[in-house]
Amino acid sequence: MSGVLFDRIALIGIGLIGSSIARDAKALGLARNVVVSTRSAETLARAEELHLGTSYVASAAEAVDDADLVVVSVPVGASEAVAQQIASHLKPGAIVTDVGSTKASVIAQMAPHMPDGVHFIPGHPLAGTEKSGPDAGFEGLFRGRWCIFTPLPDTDPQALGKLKAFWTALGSRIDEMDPQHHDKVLAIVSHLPHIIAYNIVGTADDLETVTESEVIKYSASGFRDFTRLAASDPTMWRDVCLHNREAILEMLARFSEDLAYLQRAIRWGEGDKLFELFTRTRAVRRSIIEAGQDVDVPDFGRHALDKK
Ligand SMILES: NC(=O)C1=CN([C@@H]2O[C@H](COP(=O)(O)OP(=O)(O)OC[C@H]3O[C@@H](n4cnc5c(N)ncnc54)[C@H](O)[C@@H]3O)[C@@H](O)[C@H]2O)C=CC1
Ligand SMILES: O=C(O)C(=O)Cc1ccc(O)cc1
Repeated sequence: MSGVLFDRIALIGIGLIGSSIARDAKALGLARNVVVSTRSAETLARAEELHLGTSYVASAAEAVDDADLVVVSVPVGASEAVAQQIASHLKPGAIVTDVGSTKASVIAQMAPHMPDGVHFIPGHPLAGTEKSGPDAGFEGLFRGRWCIFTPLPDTDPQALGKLKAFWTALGSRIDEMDPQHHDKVLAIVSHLPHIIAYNIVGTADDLETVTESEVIKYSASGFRDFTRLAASDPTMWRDVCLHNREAILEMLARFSEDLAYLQRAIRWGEGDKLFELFTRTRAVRRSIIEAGQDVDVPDFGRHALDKK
């Protein structure tokens, strides 16, 4: 038990991320009341069946009434619609945060709607899986994982401290950066890997010479890892691509150049170039492990994922 940090938390969106926050908040006793709201009546009913909150309302506006902390966990493209719905119902002094995978666009969509006296602090937990919906969440998802905040220049330090205390209670490691930098870093470490996965699985699926059953039958673990990422939520990833367009295109351009270098080395039999690159990339993996960052999804979620 970490103790009560907020009297009333409103969770807008109760999919993988929202429901994981709900499960942790309940297990750790971080709030007296957890109000759940989401767009579809079916998902809201499921959240209630799972006892994720203390009350359930269809309207986001009603959910944020009297809330001390509002966590928006919807696909990034829905951020402005949610901000518009909740804006005039937020209580003065409330903290509004989000968990979106892109930050500059979420800020552009939400900040203009936030009333004076409300603390809007964008955030992004670097934790998740390829699953979505309220059943996919689990307790401990954020443990040992980074949560990056991209506060606006005039952010109240006390409100930021309170939000950090919340994520620290969920077990996260906290970092801060500006939104543009966040979007560039995430483009290479998260967005491109997903795009590459969607692409390679799409290519394999299109191959006429390899039947679908062979793709399934002979899929080696490398390909299987790609299929996990490529099974991620289509709405969420469509929105990420559309809302981090510039940074993704910049990283894709560099990626394509480097791929052309690799392609050329293979064509001309330049084994030394291949060997040099593969040696360098192997060192990257070692550094990640040495830094204690090898807790990729399966470390805490594998058994949970395997069950689903
Ligand atoms: N899935 C992942 O691994 C991670 C996702 N994120 C970010 O978290 C956010 C939520 O993602 P997930 O929980 O994975 O998605 P999800 O698909 O599991 O859940 C999304 C929730 O948002 C609701 N929703 C959609 N449009 C809405 C609207 N207009 N108004 C109210 N509710 C709406 C849905 O009903 C659902 O409850 C996204 O912005 C995503 O980029 C961040 C870290 C990891
Ligand atoms: O499933 C995976 O491997 C992920 O990378 C999960 C993930 C998806 C999106 C994010 O913004 C952060 C984490």
